[in-house]
Amino acid sequence: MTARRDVLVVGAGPIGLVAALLLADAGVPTTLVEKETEPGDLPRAISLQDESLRTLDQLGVADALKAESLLDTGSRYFGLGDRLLLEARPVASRLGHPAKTQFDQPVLERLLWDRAVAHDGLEFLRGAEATAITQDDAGVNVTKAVAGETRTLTADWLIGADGGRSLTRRAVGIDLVGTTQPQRWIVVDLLNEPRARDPFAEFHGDGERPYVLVPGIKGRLRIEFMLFDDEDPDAMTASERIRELVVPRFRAELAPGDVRRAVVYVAHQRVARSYRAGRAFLVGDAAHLMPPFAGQGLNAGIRDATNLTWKLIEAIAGGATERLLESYEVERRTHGAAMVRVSRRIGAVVMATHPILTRLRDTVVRTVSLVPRVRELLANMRFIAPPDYTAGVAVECPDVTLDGVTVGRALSQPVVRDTTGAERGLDAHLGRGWALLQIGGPPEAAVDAYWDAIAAKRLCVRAPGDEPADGMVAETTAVLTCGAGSRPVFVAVRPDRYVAAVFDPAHEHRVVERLRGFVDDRRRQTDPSSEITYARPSLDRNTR
Ligand SMILES: O=C(O)CCc1cccc(O)c1
Repeated sequence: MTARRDVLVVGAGPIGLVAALLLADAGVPTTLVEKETEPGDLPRAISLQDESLRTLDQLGVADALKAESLLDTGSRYFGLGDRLLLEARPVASRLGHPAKTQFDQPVLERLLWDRAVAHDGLEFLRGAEATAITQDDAGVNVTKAVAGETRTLTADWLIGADGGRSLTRRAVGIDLVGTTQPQRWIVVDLLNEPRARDPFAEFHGDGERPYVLVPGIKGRLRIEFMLFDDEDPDAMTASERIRELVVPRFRAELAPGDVRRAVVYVAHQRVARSYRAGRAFLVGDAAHLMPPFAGQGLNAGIRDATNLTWKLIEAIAGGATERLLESYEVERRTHGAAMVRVSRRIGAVVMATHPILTRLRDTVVRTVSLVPRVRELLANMRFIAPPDYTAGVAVECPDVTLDGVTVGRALSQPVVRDTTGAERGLDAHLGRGWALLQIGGPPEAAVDAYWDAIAAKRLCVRAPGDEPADGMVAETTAVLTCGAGSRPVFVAVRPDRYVAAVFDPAHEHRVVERLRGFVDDRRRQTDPSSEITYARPSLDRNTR
């Protein structure tokens, strides 16, 4: 007998693991198919943003990861003569986690993998290679091979988290559009770094051989060097050559065990023409490939998984309209493509070697930095813009505003005090699904039946100094409440912690009607009182 699961995830790299765990935690019968039998041990990605840590916190792995990471890092850009051109200091984040963290990918993969293995609600098929993928109106079929024996699994939905060479992407006929950089780089990951380094990624465009340094904790240090056209990759990764590159310029000694990996790569700057074909969705590197210079690749993938999974959970619960499913591409492809562009531009600035270009670059950066607004934008890395989902699942009410909250943007995560006096991040009070916050005004018996039907968690957020009663929390510093007046304002928060709407009672009907175009409460079949957004008896493991 063949059992049917709701979602099949192909690929248990970090993005596939995040997607599968988010689904399984919500009670969705999910199968994760991975050809390897152990988690990845290569330190590929190295930068994590606050928003990614927010998702990882929801999965219960953020604290353990933070203990192995260099938190709150900045970036320094150096020009000719190794003179500092620009310093982006660590910035304060609104999301309750450090804005930028240097982490170790194998540590993250191990944490997620172990959680996936232990998860009762997740069927994690290791050592199973997906070899064929088809779909029709009724569902998706993934053929997997284990030790030469093939079997076809069926599901309602498919998530292709199978990397840059994605079988899913090819099988469903989606192109990857863009180019590959002509420059090759060598990435050298070192251990046992003896020097304490400042918590900054350093970009050196010295007009000779551009290089990048990214420190970690526990003696980890990444150094990347650009290769010249006539340099042979094998010769450049030979241990003697690595030693010449590193010693004595970057450290006095290099023992064989100090080099964790040294490989040559070329960066792609490509985006899938579409993020969805029918019942199949692409996430992570299957959907976008970008140079590493903005530290965005893995973060874009975690955003994809966080964005897509709640929409699939709605689909499985029966409430998702076609527009909701389409909004995945509307929201994520736009931002993914923007991250590819900004990564390419930073790369072009760092990789310049022509004497005229490098001099011009340094002059332009110094000159524009004299303009306070530009300096502020550069120093806070605001050229790496966070997502804005106003073109997706968002309803704007121009007459209703709240200083600390913006529709289409991630909700801030202030520290709040609950009735017991405990102080925690707001996310701990929001649950897994939708939330309806009331900011300001007397507690209202809000409002439309819609919110209960979509199982929105209601919470009143009060100003610092207020005593929270049941169903309330009080901020420790005014963030969400800083513009609040005596009249109530409501904030509809999506399951991915993005703000869907800010409204007052007069606009509620309009907001509900518009949101119903994405999530139709009348078709939703979940238990609104349940913390689990979707729950159906899990599949009998023996029938698979
Ligand atoms: O965290 C950062 O800003 C640095 C990311 C980076 C840049 C260049 C190469 C690389 O491997 C990582």
